[in-house]
Amino acid sequence: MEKYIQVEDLNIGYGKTSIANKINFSIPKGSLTAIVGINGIGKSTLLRTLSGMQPPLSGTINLDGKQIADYTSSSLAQKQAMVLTTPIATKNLKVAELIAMGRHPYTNWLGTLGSYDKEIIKQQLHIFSLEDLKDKYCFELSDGQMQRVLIARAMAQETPLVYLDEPTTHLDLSHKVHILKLLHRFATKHQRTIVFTTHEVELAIQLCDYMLLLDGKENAFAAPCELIEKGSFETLFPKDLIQFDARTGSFKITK
Ligand SMILES: Nc1ncnc2c1ncn2[C@@H]1O[C@H](COP(=O)(O)OP(=O)(O)OP(=O)(O)O)[C@@H](O)[C@H]1O
Repeated sequence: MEKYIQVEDLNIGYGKTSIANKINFSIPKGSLTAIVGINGIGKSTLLRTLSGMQPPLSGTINLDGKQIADYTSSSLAQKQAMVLTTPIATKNLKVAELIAMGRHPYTNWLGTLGSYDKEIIKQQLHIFSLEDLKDKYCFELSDGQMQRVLIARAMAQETPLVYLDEPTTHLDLSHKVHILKLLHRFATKHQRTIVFTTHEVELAIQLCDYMLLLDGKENAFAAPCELIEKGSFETLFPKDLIQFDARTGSFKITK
């Protein structure tokens, strides 16, 4: 297994305050990984730390054989794309224009799109079922449509690594499944390494290659079936409220 991202004894937080520590995992190239855990446990903080947006309190993050801190911001931009939950300031662009921004690392200073860039944009519009919306302004879109556009822009960037913070929050169940299946396809077919945070634990169990269960204690990391065998999901939520059924891989309300 080629280790693409290797995290050792990572401690994340703000200033002197540690949010989560003892985080250890290795992710191979071309895999889909979900980071799950209860509200406020540190999923977004971890994603921001992994991407180099904020420094770790201690520990190491190695990306493709090099410490993340040793990358320049421009070499990191060619290596990774990031989709955040924060609203973007560019909603007065049309859908196709926003997706075209994903090609900016490859265009000249005028942002002139070449035929390959245009082909990639067309492909993303098709893959994310956005063809009918391509000439709409982003401010005219629903939250779920906007979420798909932002993921399409990240994919248009064609970076080997993509981080997404809660990419399915605003989507209905069918679109959630559709997006996660697409992400899985990008990982397996195009060898993209994709890491995302989510509250969709049951969908992640079915669709991801690996999961990191941030729980403030063990922070278990493995393939979903391995985590089920180890009983790791049983302690993810308070047992008096929700219990995990290992047979079906789903959660049941405690009655
Ligand atoms: N900029 C910040 N400065 C200080 N503390 C912060 C900052 N951002 C987040 N925190 C704190 O860090 C902790 C983890 O927040 P984070 O957003 O990483 O959690 P999360 O697991 O992504 O939560 P959710 O599921 O609710 O999105 C929380 O206690 C939060 O209050």
